[in-house]
Amino acid sequence: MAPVKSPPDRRSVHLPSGIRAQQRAAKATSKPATKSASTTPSVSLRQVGKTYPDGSQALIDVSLELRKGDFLFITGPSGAGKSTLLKLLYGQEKFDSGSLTVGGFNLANLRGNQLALLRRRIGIIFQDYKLIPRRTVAENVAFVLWAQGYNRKEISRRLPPTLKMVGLQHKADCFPSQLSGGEQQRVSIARAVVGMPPLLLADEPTGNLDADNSRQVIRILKKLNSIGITVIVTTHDEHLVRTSNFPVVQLRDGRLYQVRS
Ligand SMILES: Nc1ncnc2c1ncn2[C@@H]1O[C@H](COP(=O)(O)OP(=O)(O)OP(=O)(O)O)[C@@H](O)[C@H]1O
Repeated sequence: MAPVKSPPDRRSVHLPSGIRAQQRAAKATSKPATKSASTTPSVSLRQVGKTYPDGSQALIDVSLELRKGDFLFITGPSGAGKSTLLKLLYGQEKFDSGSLTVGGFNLANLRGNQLALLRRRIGIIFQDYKLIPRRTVAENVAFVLWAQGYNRKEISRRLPPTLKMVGLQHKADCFPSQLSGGEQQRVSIARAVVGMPPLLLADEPTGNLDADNSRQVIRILKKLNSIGITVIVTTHDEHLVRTSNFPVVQLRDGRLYQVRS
């Protein structure tokens, strides 16, 4: 992929053309944008409980509802249950009590093809990026599309605008070890959204980043949210939460409390 002449503009976020098309269609057909763009619950937890086999009670009676297009911060101290909550949403862990639906999928006993289908509709970002070290930036992002059965032409079409969206088109042929932490996290965002998932889960996405890179990551997440992607972000970073006006809930000892609606 050809390098660009100028460095990416840190203040603007470019959107892939597929996402822009979705955005145009949404504008043409929908009412004025509100925080809750739809009345259909995107994520619904009712009195969910989770205890690990060793007896750790990670979640107790957690109820939460998000609609399509919502943005939610989940804060809370270490061990409060934040990662466990996200793991339940993408079916990595099972819950013991209550009910849980994500994008119309009932997570109770979801497995096999149904679980795979659900996961195709969720983008996930981790604190430690989880990039494949021996693959380039472009290959790391393309891997998702390849695994979903897209052909080479479609992968080539989707890749450049997605890398541009995170300001990394000039790093397409670099390996993760050649990138800064902030750049690696932006690769992982590109990987999470290249398949256009309606739901994006970010588990401490700024946990390893300095203030500048953290703001940049949050700016990209907000931009993705502004085009209708439901976004859930767990974070320890109180400053990041204070400087935004999105809803905030807090987990403490497995229980969920509303902080700001
Ligand atoms: N696989 C596991 N087996 C047993 N207990 C676990 C497991 N994963 C998490 N726990 C326990 O569940 C509780 C919640 O953990 P979780 O990782 O969800 O917290 P967290 O809020 O994400 O913490 P951190 O901010 O440190 O990542 C903790 O008491 C933890 O020890």
